[in-house]
Amino acid sequence: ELPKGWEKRLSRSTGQHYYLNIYTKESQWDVPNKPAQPCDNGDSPEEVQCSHILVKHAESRRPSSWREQNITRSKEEALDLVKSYREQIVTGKTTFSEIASKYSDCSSAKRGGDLGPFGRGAMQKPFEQAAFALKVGELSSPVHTDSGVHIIERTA
Ligand SMILES: N=C(N)NCCC[C@H](NC(=O)[C@@H]1CCC/C1=C\[C@H](COP(=O)(O)O)NC(=O)[C@@H](N)Cc1ccccc1)C(N)=O
Repeated sequence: ELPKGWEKRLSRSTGQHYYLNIYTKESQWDVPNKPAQPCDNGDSPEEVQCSHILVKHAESRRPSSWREQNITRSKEEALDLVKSYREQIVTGKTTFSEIASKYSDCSSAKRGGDLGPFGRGAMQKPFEQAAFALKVGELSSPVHTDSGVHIIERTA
C-alpha cells in the first residue's frame, strides 16, 4: 500500500497513473517510496525535516511575532485556531505552506513554515517528540511548547 497521504490518480491528459499527496499537494509519476521506517532495532531517524505552524498566546514565552507586536489571545483561542488550520489542510481547502506563510507566529513563516533538518536536542522536547514520531508527509496533532501551539508536518 502507499505511504500515508499518498493516493494513486489517473492523468486525464496522458492516461497514465500518477501519485498525489493529499496533505502536501505534491504529485509525482513514480510510486512514492515508503517513508524512512525506523530501523528494526527500534531506532528513530537521526534527523528529520519539518515545517510547522505556530500560534502564540498570552502565556507564550515570547508573546510577540512578525505578525503581531503584542499577542494577547488565550491558550484556548490559539488551540482552536490551530485545530481549524489543521482541518482546512486535511480537507484540502488550503495548503500547509499557505497557512504557515499567513498565520504562523514563527519567522519560518517566510519559508512556508520550513524549519530545515534538525536532530534531537535542537527543539523543545514536546516538539521534538512529536516531530520524530511522524512519518514523512504526516501532520501532527496540536503540540504545546513554551512558544505556543504548533501543527507539525514532517517533510523529510
Ligand atoms: N533550527 C534550529 N535549531 N533553530 C533554533 C530552534 C530553537 C528551538 N525552537 C523550538 O523548539 C520551537 C519549535 C520550532 C520553532 C520554535 C520556536 C521559535 C518561535 O518561538 P519563540 O522562540 O519566539 O518562542 N522559532 C525558532 O526557534 C526559529 N528560529 C525556528 C526557525 C526559523 C526559521 C528557520 C529555521 C528555524 C528551541 N529550543 O527553543
